[in-house]
Amino acid sequence: MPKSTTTADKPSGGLIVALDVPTIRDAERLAERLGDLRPVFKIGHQLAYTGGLALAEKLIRAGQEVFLDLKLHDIPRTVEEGVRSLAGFGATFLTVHAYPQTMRAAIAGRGESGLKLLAVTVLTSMDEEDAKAAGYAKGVATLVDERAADGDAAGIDGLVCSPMEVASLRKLVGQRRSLVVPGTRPAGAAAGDQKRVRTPAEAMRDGADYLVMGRPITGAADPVAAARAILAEMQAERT
Ligand SMILES: O=C(O)c1cc(=O)[nH]c(=O)n1[C@@H]1O[C@H](COP(=O)(O)O)[C@@H](O)[C@H]1O
Repeated sequence: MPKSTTTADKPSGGLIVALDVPTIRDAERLAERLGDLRPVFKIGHQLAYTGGLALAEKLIRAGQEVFLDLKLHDIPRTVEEGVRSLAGFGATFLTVHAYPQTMRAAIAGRGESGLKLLAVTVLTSMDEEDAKAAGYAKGVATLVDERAADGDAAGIDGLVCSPMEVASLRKLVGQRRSLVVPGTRPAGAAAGDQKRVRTPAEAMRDGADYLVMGRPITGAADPVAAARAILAEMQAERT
């Protein structure tokens, strides 16, 4: 039987820093500066194809937690074998898209390893119009709810959603699944291409476990101070 998260082994939550920067050297510098704050470091498409997996191994060897954000979606065999190839890598998290077939294949591929699988419901860069343009007649909120229910039924460890949907997904999955939330912005920060945006405090208040933050930290004049401010905002809602 493939391993499935129980409430007892649900990760504790915290800040995930997206290392979306142009070079490995830039990412290493950021990780060195932010390492003492013990965030999870997320390596996505920008770095993964230019040496990011080697950096991920290095960070893991140094005792840091790593999230491989590869957002897998393919035919089941390809997903299953892809996840199997990564199962022993030592990363904490890996993303797949929240399609039932894809999630089931990823869970089979992860086997008995401790790799936690996160399913991306609807990208935080999409609003109602974008969803319609992509062929989804249902509203975004319905689509997120349905994909989350599919993920829960499949036994996925966590769901990636926007801060707008945290409250409704927390009701849906209770404490069984981690809720991992990109698309938050501190008051006054630029949204960039994020469309379903709220503040870190609002997401935490609604029940987020992890916040994923890139540009407001990586693009700040002082990334350590920016990360500390986000952590303080998160902490204030937890106590
Ligand atoms: O899977 C993700 O992490 C993800 C899902 C999603 O729906 N939206 C989203 O922004 N992300 C990631 O979260 C990070 C957000 O970065 P910033 O917008 O710079 O804070 C990026 O690395 C995205 O790839």
